[in-house]
Amino acid sequence: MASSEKEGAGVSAQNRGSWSAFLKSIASFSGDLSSLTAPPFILSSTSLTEFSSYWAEHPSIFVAPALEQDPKKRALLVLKWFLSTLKQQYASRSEKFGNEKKPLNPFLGELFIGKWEDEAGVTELVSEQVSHHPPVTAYNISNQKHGVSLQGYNAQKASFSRTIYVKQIGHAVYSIPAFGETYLITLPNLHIEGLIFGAPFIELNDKTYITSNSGYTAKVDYSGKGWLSGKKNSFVATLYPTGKEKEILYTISGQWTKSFDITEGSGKKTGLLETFDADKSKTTPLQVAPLEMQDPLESRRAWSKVAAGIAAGNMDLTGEEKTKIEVSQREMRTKEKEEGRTWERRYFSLATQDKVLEQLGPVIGLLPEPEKTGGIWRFDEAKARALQKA
Ligand SMILES: CC(C)CCC[C@@H](C)[C@H]1CC[C@H]2[C@@H]3CC=C4C[C@@H](O)CC[C@]4(C)[C@H]3CC[C@]12C
Repeated sequence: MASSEKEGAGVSAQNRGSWSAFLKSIASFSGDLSSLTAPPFILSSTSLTEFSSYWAEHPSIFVAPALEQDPKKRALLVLKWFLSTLKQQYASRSEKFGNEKKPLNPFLGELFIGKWEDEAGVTELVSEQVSHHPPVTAYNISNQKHGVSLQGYNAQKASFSRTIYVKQIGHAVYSIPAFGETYLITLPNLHIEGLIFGAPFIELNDKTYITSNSGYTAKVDYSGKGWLSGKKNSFVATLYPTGKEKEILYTISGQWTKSFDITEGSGKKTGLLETFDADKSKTTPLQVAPLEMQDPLESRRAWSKVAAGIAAGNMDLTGEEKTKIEVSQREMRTKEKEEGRTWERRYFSLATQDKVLEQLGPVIGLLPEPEKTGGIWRFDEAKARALQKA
């Protein structure tokens, strides 16, 4: 952490003024999160394109469904994997709470590429910023050995009342072609807690769903300071045959930051199958090429000077380097317009129709909102193959 702040210690005396000015500005803010101007000490040097990697930091849990023969248990393993990613996605940047920062707003075409190598084999990640207005990140994660892949895209819509509320727009699709299975996954809405203390962290809201063409649906109900347990980051998830919400096959409940119990049936603790400890489950580090080997569009390389500015607490340098990126992006857009073309996405293409969304979307009330994400983005195998040959 390149911050002079102690984790969770709140705002230091020298930053108190800028923080309260920031809080006041939130109260009257409307619009896009990327245009929110936050004080320097709350800026992160990590770009949102990197966040796609949170989906597979436990590669063995990610591929586990492919090794299960029973479709019902496969659906349970997909749910378990999804729940196991929450801690990485929403709390890993503020381990002791109160250390969430404002990520870098990716430029169009920005890439984040990496792989995990462990007992699950090789799991590969490509993440690409496919839209800048509105900001949309798309990703594909695949493990060839086990024949599992995940793809998706997401955007955020913010609203402000007392604190920052974030609605996630987009979805993810998990597939196991060997079983002909596709799982459609929705993304949780969230809000920021601890802002007035200068110690921001995320709490999840509402519900999300995972539904599959094998006939199972999971519902996850998030409740901060849980109404059952009184603890933060609580949830209750149930898995049932699609359309039969009352016929609960499995229940998972607990805290996504700590541990949760996987039980049979409606979860009266009788049929405890497993307790998953999110605190103790080890993650596999993502491998990313060294900066000098990276493509100029790769996130860490492209933002390296900005990151150095932030690390040094040098806001003039940070600003100058950010402006350089913005100016060159603007010039590219102007040139494209003049030449009557658009920026060619490297790994993703727009889909006009999408079978998965058409089939599974209605089951869980997921509407494609192409106007909010610049269209429906899908991983383009042909593009990826051509790149591999080149
Ligand atoms: C911390 C305060 C002061 C500034 C607000 C920063 C906002 C822009 C940050 C804080 C937490 C961030 C979210 C944290 C985790 C995820 C999950 C990931 O899969 C998609 C992006 C998403 C949804 C982030 C979007 C941007 C976000 C909402």
